[in-house]
Formats: sequence, structure tokens, C-alpha cells
Amino acid sequence: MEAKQLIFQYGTNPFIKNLDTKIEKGQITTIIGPNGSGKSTLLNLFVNQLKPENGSILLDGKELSSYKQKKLAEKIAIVYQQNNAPGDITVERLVRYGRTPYQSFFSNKDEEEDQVIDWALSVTKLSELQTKKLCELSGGERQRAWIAMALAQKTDMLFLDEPTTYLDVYYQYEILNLVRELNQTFQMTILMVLHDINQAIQFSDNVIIMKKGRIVYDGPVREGITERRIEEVYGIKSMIQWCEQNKCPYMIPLST
Ligand SMILES: Nc1ncnc2c1ncn2[C@@H]1O[C@H](COP(=O)(O)OP(=O)(O)OP(=O)(O)O)[C@@H](O)[C@H]1O
Repeated sequence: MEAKQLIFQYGTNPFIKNLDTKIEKGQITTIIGPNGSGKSTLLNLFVNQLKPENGSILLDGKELSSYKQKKLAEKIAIVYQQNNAPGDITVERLVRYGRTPYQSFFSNKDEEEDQVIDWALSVTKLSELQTKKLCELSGGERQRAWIAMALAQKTDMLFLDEPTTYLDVYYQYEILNLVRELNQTFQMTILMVLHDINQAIQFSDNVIIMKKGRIVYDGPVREGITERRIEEVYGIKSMIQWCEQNKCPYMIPLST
């Protein structure tokens, strides 16, 4: 997936100007940046929820805007930070909604549909909870249910907008480990927005760093996150250290 010379504006002032980027197939790309830098805007442009003023977004070499909504839903699944559904809906029913793009008058056999639902529930470790209502789940379980629904769409690409917000550190890592597993086991292309820089380092191949609607860095995560760039983008001093156990760098914000 590729964005070329993208221009987008809210109201009259262009917010995103001549933005170019490429989302690498089969990799995990994370968008980071301060509040209001344009992370969700970019993600929403990539799923055709927002329309650019100019420039193009290509998906498999074809203009994103030329895809019918149903066809696009067979290619990209998205999990938002806050998802809405009636609390009394069961997990199984929610996950079944993920099959909507595939439903037609000549519907697939029920068995095939059930197999996909079972697969999505099992990957997200929700098989035992499938008869529970959403309102009876913990925050982490609920987020997994939304991911299961997205998986039921059977897409190659999974986009997530701040999937760990409102979760404690245990569930944050549970979700991020699941995302990594989906990437490694099923070669899903992942694009997500995260706030936590250390989680971005730990779980991504590539990072897009945004500030005020433009891309400051776009490339391999470990090369992109430097003390200098953290200061330039977030305005804070920091120290990047090496964690032997995780075999990856981590960023410590400094208080002065
Ligand atoms: N619907 C809208 N109408 C007008 N301006 C908007 C709208 N949505 C977002 N903006 C503005 O666009 C800018 C980018 O917003 P966006 O939500 O993409 O940032 P973000 O990096 O995802 O922020 P956060 O980290 O706070 O979620 C902000 O200045 C925001 O106020």
C-alpha cells in the first residue's frame, strides 16, 4: 500500500501536505507522534474513511477510492480505539459480523462460515468465552473480541488505532503479542497507531514518526528512534539504552 503526494485538509487549511509513504507487505508498521500530529488522520485516509484533496493511495496498484466498500472490507480490517456495539451482544455474534462482506444471496456454506468464526475465536483465545456477552468481558477480552471480529474478515491487512489504550500493562502486552503472532503466523500486514514509544520499538519492523501533519521519519524502527529525534518531535530529553533481555533498545524520558 502506498501514498503518493497526499494532501488532506480539515476545513480550509491543508493539514497533510505532499505526504509520501509505503506500508510494507507482511511487516508491522507503527505510526507514532505527539497528540494531534495526524496519526489517526493518516490511518483513516488509508481505510478510505477520509478522502484526500489530492494525491493518491494505491492498494495492490489500484486507487483506494475505486474500491467498493465491500471489496475493501475483504482486504483491510480495522480495529478502532473505541468500538461500539450493544453490550448484550455475545462474543460469537460480534465475531460473526466480521463475515458481513462475504454475505450474499448465494451465501457460502454455513460450515465454511463456522470454520472461519472458530478460527478467529481460537486465535484470539476466546473459544471458551464465545457465549458471553460483551458487557461481561474485561477490557482486554473485549479488545480481543474486536480483533477476532476483524480476523473473521479474513483480510491480509489489519489496521489498529491505539489498540492498547485503556488497558493495563498486562493486557497491553497480551494484545501486542497477539498482533505479533498474527503477523508472524499468518503474514498479516499490520499498520497500527501507538503512543508508547517502547512498545513501538519492541513490536514494529518500521515506524512512521509524525509531527504537525508531516512525516519526520519513515523506516526501520531501531534506526528511527534516536534521542535527538525524540527531542525534535516530543520536545523532551531522553536516553536510549539497550535491554539485553529483550534484545532491543528502550527509551527513558529524562526529567530535566
Ligand atoms: N473531524 C475533524 N475536524 C477538524 N479537525 C480535526 C478533526 N479530526 C482531527 N482534527 C484535527 O487534526 C489534527 C490531527 O488529528 P489526529 O486525530 O489525526 O491526531 P493524532 O495524532 O491521532 O492525535 P491523538 O494522539 O491525540 O489521538 C488535530 O489538530 C485535530 O484537532
